[in-house]
Amino acid sequence: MSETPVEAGLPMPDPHGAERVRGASGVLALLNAADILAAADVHVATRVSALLDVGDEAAVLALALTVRAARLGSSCLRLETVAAELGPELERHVPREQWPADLWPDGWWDRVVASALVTSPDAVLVAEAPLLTLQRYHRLEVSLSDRLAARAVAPVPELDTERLGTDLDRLFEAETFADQRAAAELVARSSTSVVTGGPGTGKTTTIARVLAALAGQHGTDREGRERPLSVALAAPTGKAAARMREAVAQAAEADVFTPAEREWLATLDAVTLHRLLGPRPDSRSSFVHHAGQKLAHDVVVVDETSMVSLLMMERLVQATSADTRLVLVGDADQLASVEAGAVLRDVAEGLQAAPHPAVATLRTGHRFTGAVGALASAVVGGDAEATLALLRSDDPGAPRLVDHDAVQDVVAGLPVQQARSLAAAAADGDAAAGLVALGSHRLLCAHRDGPWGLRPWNEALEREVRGFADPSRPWFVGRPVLVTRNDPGLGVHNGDTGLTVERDGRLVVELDTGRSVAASRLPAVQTAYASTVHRSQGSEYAHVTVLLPQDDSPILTRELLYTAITRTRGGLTVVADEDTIRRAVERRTARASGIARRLSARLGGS
Ligand SMILES: Nc1ncnc2c1ncn2[C@@H]1O[C@H](COP(=O)(O)OP(=O)(O)OP(=O)(O)O)[C@@H](O)[C@H]1O
Repeated sequence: MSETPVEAGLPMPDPHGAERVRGASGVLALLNAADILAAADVHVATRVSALLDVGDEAAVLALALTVRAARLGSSCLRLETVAAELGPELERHVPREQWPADLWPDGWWDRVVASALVTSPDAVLVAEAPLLTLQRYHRLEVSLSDRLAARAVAPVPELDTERLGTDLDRLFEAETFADQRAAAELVARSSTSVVTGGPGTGKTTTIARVLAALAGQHGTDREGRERPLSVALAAPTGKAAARMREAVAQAAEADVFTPAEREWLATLDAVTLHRLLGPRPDSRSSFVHHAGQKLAHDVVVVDETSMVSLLMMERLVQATSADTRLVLVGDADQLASVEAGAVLRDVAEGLQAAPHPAVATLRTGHRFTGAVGALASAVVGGDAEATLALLRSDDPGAPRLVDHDAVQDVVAGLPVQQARSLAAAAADGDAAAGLVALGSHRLLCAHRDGPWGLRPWNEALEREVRGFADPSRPWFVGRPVLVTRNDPGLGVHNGDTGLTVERDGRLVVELDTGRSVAASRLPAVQTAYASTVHRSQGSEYAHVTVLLPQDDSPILTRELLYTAITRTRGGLTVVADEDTIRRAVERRTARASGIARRLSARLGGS
């Protein structure tokens, strides 16, 4: 599954790029000026079109828009709805009278299909009416759907169903948890299953208990030798893996387990998906484990699957053998991976076409009592007025909605206190206290740039403790950082956070994973007083402050708001006006991918 030479030369677009392209002309320049096409979309489309000698501007535009769609998380583009979707956005920047007459040209689809973008041996687009898909995503989607479809109808690993029933009765005694018991049974009886549910609905509890039940089936191999169940627990980021490990250890303390089960559960570790698959120094997209060298576990459980990209999901399923149970756990209502593919939601939807769909949804929250849980339900249910009523509550400790005018007061409270605590802990060299302070609060923004993006707030808080903010000299004692790229060599992962301290005259980052790394060796980090909601996935904080932008933005969606508010373990402040909240609750993330359709078709659905 290698890339074509043209594809290999494609840069991966920066999801947040919003600059002008010098030298762009025609429709591309117009859409770039309106911030619909980012610089990277234009560059990729013009470069590839030049390489493939494509002269038709309509085809180049379709490619630029498909690259844009990928940047925004869709693996494909529906050409026929482009005019309706982008027209209103364009009109806000450029009056309709100034649009070229053939902006969305007649016969657009046919012109794209006839172009070398689709017909060349080096084609970068696949056209399957009505969708245009980048070749690299198309290959991944086909492979993933085929493999999942095969798994969905494959015989299930052997099971002593009588014993399973007895064990599950013991492990899920109370009637209140009947949905969890049903989910556990589905996991045990399927070779691929999906368990989704919001925060605190008992996903980890269910997984720990079903693993104990499966372990009970596994005492010895055919020759009578002792062979305990081999389980891999994995998550897309280091942070999420660490949380998974802790959550399973905590779930193992329940008194429903026998001492032997508890002891066995305590031995389970969780790793990143990258680590599970085995990174290779020469490649970011191929791994030690693949179709020819499968993982050797009896069960592979992936947590936070909503954050898994299409590429990683395909690589995982490829490396999972037919007699390994694969369990995908996550919250399908959350934001999907920044990279292409709303994989969890799509896989769950596609698997519904299987003869025995192994998709369980847990709906009862057991952790959030009261306001945050109710708020999360109102947002997921698309009920803007209920969301606003809950945010306007005067109850002490309830989530608070604060108008944009009062943002400075909000930032002067918890965020400034936290920045000072971090500085004080770092000055004392007390990494443990610093990491506690780091988990106490997080400022979450929808965007990276712009007045409501994370940059100005990170700089404001930096000034608060440092006296000035200097992007050219970003390191200082007390700087909280978020790692933005995996570096297996250093043992750091995308999503790890840490605090900068001084040790023997050198700046060192004490990470929440327990590692210490010299600041100079960590190139891919950002200051982490504030982070984007996307980056906060898989993490939780004692209090969360959410800053939503004043201007409307397509990024403000129900999934973004839901993900932001469910990052808190207790306190929540949302800075936004009521219209922003309404629009966010009503706007769903529109992500196009062919996985659900393709998987469903393979399974004989419509
Ligand atoms: N069957 C159960 N019996 C007793 N307590 C339970 C049960 N299910 C859930 N809980 C309690 O509810 C809380 C949330 O459960 P759990 O951590 O399993 O949820 P989760 O869906 O994995 O949450 P998150 O997505 O935030 O990780 C825990 O404190 C857990 O002990």
